[in-house]
Formats: sequence, C-alpha cells, structure tokens
Amino acid sequence: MEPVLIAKDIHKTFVLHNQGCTQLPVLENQHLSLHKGECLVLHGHSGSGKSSLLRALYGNYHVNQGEILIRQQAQWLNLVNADSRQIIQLRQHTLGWVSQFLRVIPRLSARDIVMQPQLDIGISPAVAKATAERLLSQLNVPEKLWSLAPATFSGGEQQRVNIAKGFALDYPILLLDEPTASLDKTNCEQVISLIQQAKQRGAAIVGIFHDPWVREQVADRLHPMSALSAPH
Ligand SMILES: Nc1ncnc2c1ncn2[C@@H]1O[C@H](COP(=O)(O)OP(=O)(O)OP(=O)(O)O)[C@@H](O)[C@H]1O
Repeated sequence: MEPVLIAKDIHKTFVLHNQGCTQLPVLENQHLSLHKGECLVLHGHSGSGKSSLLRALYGNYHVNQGEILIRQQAQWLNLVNADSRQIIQLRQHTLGWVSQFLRVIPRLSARDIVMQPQLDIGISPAVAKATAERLLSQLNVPEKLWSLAPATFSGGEQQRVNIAKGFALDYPILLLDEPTASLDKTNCEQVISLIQQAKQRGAAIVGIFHDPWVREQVADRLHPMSALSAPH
C-alpha cells in the first residue's frame, strides 16, 4: 500500500516563556509512515506526547526539526514549511480532524456545523444536508436537537456532533484525538463502524484511543511513545 503521510525525525520542545523559559522536550526522533486504508494508533502513557504529535501532524504545532510530508493527489507537501494558504487548502480537502471537544459557535445549529466543511468545498446544500442528517442520525443525536446550537448539549452529544462533522467529508487522511472519550458503548460502536467504513474506502487514520477495547477494534498498528526526560 502506498504511503500518504510520512513524518521524519520530528523533534518538538515547548518553551514556557512565562516560567523562566523552561524548556520541555516532548518529541524526539519521531518517525512514522501511514498508508492508505490503515489506522495507526499513537500509544503510550499519559504525558508521552501523543496529542502533541497529532497536533504537529495537523500543523497546529510548529516542530523544531523534521519533515511532515503529506500527499495531496500526486504531489507531496511538507507541512513544516507550508504557508497558511496551503494549510487551509490541505485541511479543506485532504486532512480531517476530530478533536476531543466541539468548538461551539454561537447560533450555529448542529446540522449547520456538520454541513459547513462540505459547503466550504462547494458541495450543494441539499447533499450536505442529507449527509449531515444521515451522520447525526447514525450517531444517535436526537432529531429535535439538529436545528439547535450545541452550546447546551451534553458532553457526549457535543462530541457526536463533532464526530459527524469530522466524517462528513471523505478525507484521504483523518486525525482522531480521542473521539470516543465521552461516549457510551453504543455510540463507541457507531464511531468504530465509521472508522471501519473510512478505512474500507481507503482513508488513512492516525488516532489516540485510551479505551483498550476501542483500540483493539480499530488499530492496524500501534506507534509506541514514551515520555522524555525532565525539563531543563
Ligand atoms: N501547549 C503546551 N505547552 C507546554 N507544554 C505542553 C503543551 N502541550 C503539552 N505539553 C506538555 O507536553 C507533554 C506531553 O503532553 P501531551 O498532551 O502531548 O501528552 P499525551 O500523551 O497526549 O497525554 P494524555 O494521554 O494525558 O493526553 C506533557 O508533559 C505536557 O505538559
């Protein structure tokens, strides 16, 4: 299978400017390659740098060293030195992201939130609406909530809207940061099923899953991580 994402020799050190410029190394010599149709799970103790690596792969964190190569159609883009226009385009078409929490936007309904990434790339409102409603229904978000803003939803309901938004487009690469953290077993099963369907259509996935049962269902490979030495 062909790789779609290659990270080479990634190093990342946080510098805490308001705490005496303490340096906190979190990632060293991180190498990974991700292939079409597989799910790679970042695996390690709390504080081992899983979220930091995932954020670096999405371009949210600058890294101090290394390359993050992402395939867009027939070309490779190095995310580490990409400009903001390239990153926006990459996120619209190639790189999907499901965070642990939904960023609630006042007055935007759950249905609108799930439709938005589709509308952004020119999918018709009718198709975007049908896809949004299919996903909200699959994820057991009650129909009476679809036209309401999720600010007042429960944590699990907000997270299911977030997951629907992440799966609304057929991104070639998906980054999942603990998507099942606040879900019950029935809804975890729905998310596992969405991940398996995405893999079947050829999506490549990097994820963090703390629940060992979920991890077993979705992981093709584990990427082991361990915490680095104390700050200096
Ligand atoms: N924005 C930041 N600024 C400074 N330090 C940070 C920042 N984000 C993470 N860290 C530190 O980096 C280390 C790794 O954190 P990270 O969240 O990547 O670990 P993790 O493996 O995802 O942990 P968990 O499983 O608990 O979520 C921790 O020591 C954390 O304090």
